[in-house]
Amino acid sequence: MSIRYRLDSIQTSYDSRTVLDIGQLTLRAGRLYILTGANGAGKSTLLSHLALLTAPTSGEIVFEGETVLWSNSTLQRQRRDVTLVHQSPYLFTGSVAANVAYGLKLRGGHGDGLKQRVEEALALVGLAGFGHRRSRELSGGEAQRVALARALALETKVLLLDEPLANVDRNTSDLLENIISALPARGTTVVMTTHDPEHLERLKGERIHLAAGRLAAPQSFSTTSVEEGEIQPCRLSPKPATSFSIA
Ligand SMILES: Nc1ncnc2c1ncn2[C@@H]1O[C@H](COP(=O)(O)OP(=O)(O)OP(=O)(O)O)[C@@H](O)[C@H]1O
Repeated sequence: MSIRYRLDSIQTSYDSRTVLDIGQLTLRAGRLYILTGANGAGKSTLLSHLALLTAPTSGEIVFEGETVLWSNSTLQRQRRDVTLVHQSPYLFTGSVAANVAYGLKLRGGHGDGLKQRVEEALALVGLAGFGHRRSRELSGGEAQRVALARALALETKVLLLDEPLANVDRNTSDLLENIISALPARGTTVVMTTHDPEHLERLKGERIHLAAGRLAAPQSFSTTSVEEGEIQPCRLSPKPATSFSIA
């Protein structure tokens, strides 16, 4: 599998306090990575770097074989391959369908093809028929699913999910877990954060654990060994992948 990211000697500081300090980390295509760590461990900071939204204070990120230079001319192109879904995603005023269509339109989507892609993405997250609903009238869990549909519709090479399962009920969580688990088989690199040990057990993924900004061996899974460099797979129970297509 090809390499999506290489992080080399990444340090990030705020007011001279170092909050992220990663020697080397490689993330590959078609893998699901589960990012864990206590509050303040640096997970969101790392996601923001991987989304190419913020630059580390020092160090190098190579994305798809190309060093990230943090200059507008190349960043815009590189960012098109990455989608970040925040824990409290922002939905625009208007319909659910307009929200899901937003990024697709920016990328030139239009007409029946666009409409079909929006409907398929909504169906994927269990919200078929929700297209006409007003985004402001959605529950928190529904809004989260719409944000995920918006991201899935883009079919980017990388999907970064900040606590995607935090505000949803068990049925929805099962549904979203199935979707997330199936993405790597399509070549997508998924990095998701969670604080919930149950998600860790159910999802088939490789764990990245941060402690005070550094890669560390997770405390609750003694079988997992995380080294600088390549992340070692931890023993998580496999889950049958759901096949789906939004192409
Ligand atoms: N813009 C900022 N200015 C100053 N400090 C910041 C800023 N953003 C993050 N930090 C600090 O960096 C550290 C890492 O924060 P980060 O949000 O990455 O942690 P996290 O692991 O995502 O935490 P949580 O699980 O609570 O979301 C924290 O100590 C935080 O206070």
